[in-house]
Amino acid sequence: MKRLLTHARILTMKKGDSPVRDGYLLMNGDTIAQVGEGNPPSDWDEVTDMKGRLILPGFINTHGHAAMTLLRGYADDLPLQTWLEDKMWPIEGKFGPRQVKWGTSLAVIEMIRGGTTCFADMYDHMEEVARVVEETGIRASLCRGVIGLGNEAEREAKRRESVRFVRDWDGQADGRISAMMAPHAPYTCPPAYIEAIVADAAEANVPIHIHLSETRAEVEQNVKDYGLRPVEHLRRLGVFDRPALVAHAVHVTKEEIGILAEHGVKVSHNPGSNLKLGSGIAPVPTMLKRGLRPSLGTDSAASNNNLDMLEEIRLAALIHKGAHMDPEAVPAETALEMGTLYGAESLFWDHEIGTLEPGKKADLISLDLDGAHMQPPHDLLSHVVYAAGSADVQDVFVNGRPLMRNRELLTIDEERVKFEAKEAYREVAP
Ligand SMILES: CSC[C@H]1O[C@@H](n2cnc3c(O)ncnc32)[C@H](O)[C@@H]1O
Ligand SMILES: [Zn+2]
Repeated sequence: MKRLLTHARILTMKKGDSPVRDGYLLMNGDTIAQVGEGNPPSDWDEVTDMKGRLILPGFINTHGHAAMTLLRGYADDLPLQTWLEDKMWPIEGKFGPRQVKWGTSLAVIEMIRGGTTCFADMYDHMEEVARVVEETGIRASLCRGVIGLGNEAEREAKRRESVRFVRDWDGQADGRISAMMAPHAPYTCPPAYIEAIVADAAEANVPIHIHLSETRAEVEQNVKDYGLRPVEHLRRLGVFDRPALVAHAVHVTKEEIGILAEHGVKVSHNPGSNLKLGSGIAPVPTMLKRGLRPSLGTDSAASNNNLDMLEEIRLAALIHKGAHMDPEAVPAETALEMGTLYGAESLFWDHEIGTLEPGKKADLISLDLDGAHMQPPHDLLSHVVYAAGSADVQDVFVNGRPLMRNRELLTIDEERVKFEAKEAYREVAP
C-alpha cells in the first residue's frame, strides 16, 4: 500500500538535510519510499493533506519497565534502594501475566499518544509484553530482566527463561521486535551470573541491557563488595565485549566515560527518573564531548511518573544547561537527536529507524502546528524541543501502518485497557 502525505513540513533528522523541508513523504508498505519537495508523485493508494502539521521520526524510548504503569504514584519521593526494596519488589512479587499484559497495554497507549514509535522494555512475563507489541503495531526491544538475588535454582530458571524469550521473539512481529539479554544490575547479579548471561548473549548474538551507576550509594557498595567501581567491574566481566546498552550512567567519571566510549557502549539517559529518585544528573555534556551519543529513556511510570518522551527531550535540553551554567551544554538539536536517531543507535536499530529517509522503515509522527504555543512557526525544531506537548501529537505510523490518526487510536481499545488495568492493579493492591 502506498500512503502519501502532502503539504507537510518535514524534519528528517538526517545529517546534512536542511532543518525543515516543505513537501511530501511517500510510504510504500513498511518503508519510506520518497521524501521530497515540489510536486508529489501521482502513484498512490491513499493521500493525506498534512497542511499545518510537522512530520518527524517517531520518538525512541530506550529504557523502561512498561508494566509499572500500574504502580504510577504507588511510592513517590523515596531514594532508589528504599523505593525498590521496600515498595516495588514486594508488590511486583505479586504481579502475574495479567498485571504485565494490562500494565504494558496502558503504557503502549500512553507512548503512542505521546509520539513514541519504539521502546525498550526490561521486565518479567515478557511474552505478554511481546504479544501486546505484536497486536498494537508498535516497535520494541525487549528483554527479560533478571535479578540474581535468589537461590541457584531460581537464578538458572530465570536465565533459561531469558534465553528462551530471545529464541522465541527476536525478529518477530514483522521484525518490529528485537530482543536483548538483561542482567538487572551489578548490585542484583553476582559476577559469575553476569558472566553466564554474557555467554548466553554471545551465543544468541544479541546485545546486553543493564542498569549502571544510577546512584552514588550503588557505586560505593560495588567498591566495598568487589573492590571496583561498576564500569570497571562490568568491563572485566566481559559485558562491554558485547554490544551493550547501559541505563542511567549518572555516577561515571571522565575515565569511565572513556571506557564506555572505547567499547562503543550505548547509554540511555533518563533525566526525569534520575531527578525524581534524587539520583543525580548524568554527565551528558562530557559524554557528548567524548563521542558517546546518549539516547533517552523514561524509565518506569513509577519513577517518572509518565512515559512522555517530549518531556524527556526537553529535560535533556534544560537540566545540563542549568547544572553547568552553560546554555550550550545540550543544544535543542542534540536533545531531539537523543530522542530519535541516538535512540535508534542505542537499540542497534539505526539501519532501519531514527531518521526519515528513503529505504528506512516508515516510523514517523506528525505534530499539530496550529496551537498558540507553536506561534510564530519560524523555528520548528526549537518548538518541538521547548514548546510542544504530547497532546500536539496527531498521527503515528510504525512500519507504515497508522496506529493513531488525528489522535484516534486505531489498534488498541483504550477504554477496555483502562478498565482492565485498574482491575489488574486491584488484584495485587495491598
Ligand atoms: C526484573 S527487571 C525490572 C526491575 O527493575 C526495577 N526498576 C525499575 N526502575 C528501576 C531503576 O530506576 N533502577 C533499578 N531498577 C529499577 C523494577 O522495579 C523491576 O524490579
Ligand atoms: Zn530501569
